[in-house]
Amino acid sequence: MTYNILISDPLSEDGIYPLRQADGFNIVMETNLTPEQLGERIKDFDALLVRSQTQVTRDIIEKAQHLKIIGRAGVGVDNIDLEAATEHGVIVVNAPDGNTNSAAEHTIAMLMSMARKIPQAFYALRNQNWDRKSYVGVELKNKTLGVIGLGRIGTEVAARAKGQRMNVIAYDPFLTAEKAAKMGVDFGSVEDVIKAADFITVHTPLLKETRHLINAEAFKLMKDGVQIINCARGGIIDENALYDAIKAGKVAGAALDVFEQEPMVDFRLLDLPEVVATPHLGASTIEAQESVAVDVSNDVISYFTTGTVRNSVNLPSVPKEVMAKIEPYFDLAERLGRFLTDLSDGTAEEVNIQYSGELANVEVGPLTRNALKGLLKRHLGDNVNDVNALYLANQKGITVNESKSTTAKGFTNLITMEVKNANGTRTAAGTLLNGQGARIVKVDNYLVDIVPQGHLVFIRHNDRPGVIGRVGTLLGEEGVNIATMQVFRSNAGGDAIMMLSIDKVAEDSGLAQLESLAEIEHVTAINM
Ligand SMILES: NC(=O)C1=CN([C@@H]2O[C@H](COP(=O)(O)OP(=O)(O)OC[C@H]3O[C@@H](n4cnc5c(N)ncnc54)[C@H](O)[C@@H]3O)[C@@H](O)[C@H]2O)C=CC1
Ligand SMILES: O=C(O)CCC(=O)C(=O)O
Repeated sequence: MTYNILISDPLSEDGIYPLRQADGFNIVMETNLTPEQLGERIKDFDALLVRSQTQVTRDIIEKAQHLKIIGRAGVGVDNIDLEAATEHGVIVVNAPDGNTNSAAEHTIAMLMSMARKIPQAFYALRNQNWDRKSYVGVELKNKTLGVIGLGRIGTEVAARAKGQRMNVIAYDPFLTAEKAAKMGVDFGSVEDVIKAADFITVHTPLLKETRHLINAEAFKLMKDGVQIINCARGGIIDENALYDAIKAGKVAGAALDVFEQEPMVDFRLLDLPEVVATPHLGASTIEAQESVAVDVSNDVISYFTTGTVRNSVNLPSVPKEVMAKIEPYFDLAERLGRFLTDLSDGTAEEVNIQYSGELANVEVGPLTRNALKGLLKRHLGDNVNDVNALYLANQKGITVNESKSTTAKGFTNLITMEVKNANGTRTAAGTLLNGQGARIVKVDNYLVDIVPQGHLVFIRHNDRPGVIGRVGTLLGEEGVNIATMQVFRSNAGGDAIMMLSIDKVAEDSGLAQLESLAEIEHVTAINM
């Protein structure tokens, strides 16, 4: 099997080396595609690798017929429609760590360039203008840097600013007094930060809550002569409000690497002598580009070879050691889902999954998604996968509940899945038997021992002499060979179930004939 990978933004050749070396990948690099061209090209590809330039819109995702994974060689995924990707079962991965250092260094470079007016002075000098009066700067030492967003990059910037003997005050929703003390920074609300700072730098993602976080109102609260940096995302600072604040003399400097529209179309801000700018170069170093491209390449390889990834943006990430514990159960969970789809007659309305034993102590979200994938696959085919299984279940109005119990009724681990619909509730529980693979050990109230594979026939009947023989004869007449047969009963002469595994898919006519037998209440074919 060969997977087709489209790289639509310039990615480091050294970074994609792992992908070029791996077997089974056909790599095509085509940059500067228009949206229309990308919409056409994407139809042939299993994976798309981008930086920040390619806009992976809903339209592009809907046109992609084979797309399984989008790799963003960088942090911000605001150029990818995550909702559309999730709906279409496309996993999105990014490279969150690879460019942290470069982005932090660029921020410090911008801070210093702005404070000392280096680009402006260079520009004058280049025009053969030896001007030493217009470019008097300010020192950083003993000034306060306000950091909004103390994640990976914000934290690195804060540490470097302390190296410049600056005081740092920060706001981040996850910042605690303990963490702040450990880093040697003060902390407060956004308002506290912007009121106290001589320099302000933002390092948040662009979200609904952070869009125009720095707006006209915020500028009013700032110190006169404040200087401001944005090396995160255009739009966190309201560019019109920034323009007005500079013109009014409130803001003495702005250093911008990112813009509300990229590539930039409105150059008004750059006419102001207080502004220094770069065209989104925060991550543009040889090291960062290699590192982010290696990270996404490895995730793409891992996805197509093992089905797992490290840095998914639209799936909760699961630590490696947890993944090692739950991965062996993926197949069992999916088989339970498949088993119950056939067993339960009607559309599922509620699914309850209980994880017992050792599984009670780990993150089980991926198992639930596999179980739902199994449940939905019969009707949705390959349109369902572990990325969109929960989304599709919710979209179809199925309530999904997870629960855990540390006791597993004699098993090391047990997954019990219950599917409720208008016709009632069906239950199946499964485990992994040491060295013997998956087993279904309970169906409704019956303790069973079923290998969930191949073609099964589930028969609900009355415990009467001769039933087993009649079932065997009838199926034999239909040319159906019974591989295994197990019978379980609640009590002698009472309700009973029979589970057959047969060598081929049972014809409907054969099953209908079984149902015509007086002792048989119901027959269900289950194809695993
Ligand atoms: N200019 C460039 O080339 C680059 C830009 N970036 C951008 O830098 C930004 C930060 O990246 P990382 O530090 O890696 O991300 P991160 O996820 O480690 O940190 C973001 C932080 O922002 C915080 N945050 C979220 N909402 C907030 C709010 N309303 N107020 C204050 N803090 C808030 C989060 O709690 C988190 O700690 C991202 O937007 C990323 O896309 C990243 C790399 C290069
Ligand atoms: O790909 C790039 O150069 C942009 C990096 C960036 O903005 C990010 O990683 O969020």
